Amino acid sequence: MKTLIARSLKFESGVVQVLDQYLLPHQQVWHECRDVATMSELILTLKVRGAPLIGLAASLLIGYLVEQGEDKDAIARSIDELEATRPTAVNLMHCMAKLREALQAIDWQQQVITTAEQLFEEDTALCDRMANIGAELVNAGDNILTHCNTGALATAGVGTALGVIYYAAKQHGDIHVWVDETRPLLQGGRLTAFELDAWQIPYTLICDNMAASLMAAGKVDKVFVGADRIAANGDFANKVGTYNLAVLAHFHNIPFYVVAPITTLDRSCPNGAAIPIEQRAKSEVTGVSGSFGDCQWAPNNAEVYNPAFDVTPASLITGWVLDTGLFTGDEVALGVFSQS
Ligand SMILES: CSC[C@H]1O[C@H](OP(=O)(O)O)[C@H](O)[C@@H]1O
Repeated sequence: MKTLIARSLKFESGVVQVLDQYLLPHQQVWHECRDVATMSELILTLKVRGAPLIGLAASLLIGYLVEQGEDKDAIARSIDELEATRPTAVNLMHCMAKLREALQAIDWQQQVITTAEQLFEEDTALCDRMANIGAELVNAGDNILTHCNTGALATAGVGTALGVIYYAAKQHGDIHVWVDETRPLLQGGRLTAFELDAWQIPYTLICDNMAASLMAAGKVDKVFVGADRIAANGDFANKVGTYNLAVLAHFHNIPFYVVAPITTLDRSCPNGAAIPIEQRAKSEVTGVSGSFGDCQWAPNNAEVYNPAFDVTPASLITGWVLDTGLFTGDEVALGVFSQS
């Protein structure tokens, strides 16, 4: 496979390497990955995370295993195992489906490797197109609220929603960003803050429960978020807390945009109720562990509800920014996402 370099994922020196996003922002540690078990652990523990990036990391590993001489049946099993790691982000399923198609070719080894490379390079272009389309929606001086992390760390390019913010800031210069810390794993407070620092874009970090009062005070002009899966009717799943923001934005008449590549659209999923929502460990809510400390604040016997995502209905969305264009509620209601 060719050398492929992105902010948190690369194929270099003949091996897949991932930046450990669980240790950011205070430690930048790269891990080499040579097998399915290691990649599965990296994805399950969100060392590798972000809907597009999960699919790309898994794809590069499959390409690596083909180069290492694994046989066709072993590759098929590896694809199945990686696809089963996290159920909500459909980009992973999209990438694995493309690799399964390549596996049917006579020259399947070369086709799988080429497909893995193309998926990676395609994502860079998808991000660029989303960022350009979305930046047109931003005005000079806007205060934009965003949730979780949707930047270069989560893609092979500049990101989805955060890519829009990056391009808008380059165009207008005076954009300010309200960054939801995004409980429980703090992707906003750790990763989006890290990326905005690197891009020198002014931001203010807030707890998730502060968005409502900011909107009531007229301090939020627009909301841009990413997506893990968009259903055919325009409902979408994204990091838990996104639905909160959509309801609040609707109440306060604030434009609410979802930004995602076409690889996040699942035409086979009729609506948000059909999107599988990943349930995660109790320990993520009862305390913290790892690079940002080790402490448990909740009682040992606390019952915990920890869905990694929630679903926002299409009725609350102002516009869908895909790499293929900006789509309105009327277009989505007419089934634009159902057509191939
Ligand atoms: C462009 S990343 C899309 C999406 O993925 C994130 O989830 P996670 O951090 O659990 O991988 C978050 O929902 C982002 O909006």
